[in-house]
Amino acid sequence: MDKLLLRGNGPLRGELRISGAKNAALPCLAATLLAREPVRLCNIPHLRDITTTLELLSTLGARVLVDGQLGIEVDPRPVHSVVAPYELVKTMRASILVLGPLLARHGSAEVSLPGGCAIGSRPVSVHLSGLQALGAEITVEDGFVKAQAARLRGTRIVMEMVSVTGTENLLMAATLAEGRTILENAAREPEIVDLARCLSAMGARISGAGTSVIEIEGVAELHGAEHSVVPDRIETGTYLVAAAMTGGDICLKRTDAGLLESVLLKLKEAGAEVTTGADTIRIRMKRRPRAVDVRTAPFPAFPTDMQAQFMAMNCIAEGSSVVTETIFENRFMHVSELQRLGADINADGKTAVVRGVQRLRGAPVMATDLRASASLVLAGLVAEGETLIDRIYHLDRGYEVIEEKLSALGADIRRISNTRSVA
Ligand SMILES: CC(=O)N[C@H]1[C@@H](OP(=O)(O)OP(=O)(O)OC[C@H]2O[C@@H](n3ccc(=O)[nH]c3=O)[C@H](O)[C@@H]2O)O[C@H](CO)[C@@H](O)[C@@H]1O
Ligand SMILES: C=C(OP(=O)(O)O)C(=O)O
Repeated sequence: MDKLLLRGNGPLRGELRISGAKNAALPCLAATLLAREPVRLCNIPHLRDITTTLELLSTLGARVLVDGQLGIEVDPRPVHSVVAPYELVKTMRASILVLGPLLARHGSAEVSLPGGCAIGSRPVSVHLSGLQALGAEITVEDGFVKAQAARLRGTRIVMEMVSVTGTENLLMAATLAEGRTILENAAREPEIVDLARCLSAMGARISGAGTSVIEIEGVAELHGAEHSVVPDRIETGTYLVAAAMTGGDICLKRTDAGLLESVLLKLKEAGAEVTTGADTIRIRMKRRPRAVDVRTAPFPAFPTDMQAQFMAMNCIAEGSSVVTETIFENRFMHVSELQRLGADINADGKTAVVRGVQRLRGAPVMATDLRASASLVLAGLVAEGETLIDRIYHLDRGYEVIEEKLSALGADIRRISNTRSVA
């Protein structure tokens, strides 16, 4: 199992290209199952979750062609199976996203209940009740969601809670339903807008994506298309925090400041100078970060996927802060690991009080989920001495070549590969 070894060594400096968004690429890949022709996706990041999704699409029968560095063409015409098996689905939450497309396009689907980051119970009731409202018969048996419908029928659905992948699944399913579907209380994340753009390029008729009411006029079929996925706002935010924590000066390219306004506001509150261009963000930090309170909530509020990174920054900030996690009930697993590095954090329920310390000290720590892992990398960048992070397979789910990108900015970080599995 690979590990990361870091030594805190001062400010990050330089330029970096941001990858395409994992959480946009995954639904777009699932959406290819809806088409009658090949769909080409560009700006796809090299990540373990993407590889898993491509394996899943191949298992269903789709022909997957990886062209060049960042392009992937999926030909859904040879799809012959509607079963998404446990072995593939267990590692990745987003695999539930094939449910809506398979059902809408093939009339049935069997998808193992998904895994993913262990940050809470993460039910899929919003997905299932929405598909039922569209006319599907759904049962959950032997760990599989089994769904059937000759043709879905458009209807008005008020989602019981704001769910990102729930909105995406219903949006995809509704594109091929008969008549109009109105999704109310929809999630407004940029990745949903991106998915709607991809589906529209395939011939879907969608309005309102990015607002809480999305209208979809069902069509008989979707055709081939080409779509480039949005930049990864969470990767962007993670590198911005890295620069802020190390007192650095970096410029991120091929990103979009409009996707992470709440994060940029918090960085400015912490004392960073942030300058944005058409597809660039430059951050300069000339002081010790000021502690900032953070409260996670659905977009456009502060993202839960940036909570752990800001907690890491608050650990070395001037003053105290309160970090409140309102989305997931178990997303403070980084607290005990940050404490091993000398952080002063008191977590109780959904709130953590962080008192900034002058310095962290390196220690062996364990990654527990994707963004928790990122927070440990950030802490390792400023800790005195060596930080050794174990179980970084979580990190590989969501960050493309993180050690190469940070090294290019001057960080002392290297991957220690161990071919012997310690399971
Ligand atoms: C692949 C992907 O895009 N993952 C993102 C997506 O996850 P995901 O789509 O799984 O997250 P949701 O938006 O569905 O979850 C939000 C909250 O609603 C709850 N809930 C959700 C569905 C449901 O049927 N019942 C229910 O109770 C969840 O347990 C959670 O407490 O959005 C999260 C919230 O921004 C992000 O952290 C994840 O990175
Ligand atoms: C929680 C995340 O991923 P997933 O929903 O795929 O588990 C994430 O991207 O931070």
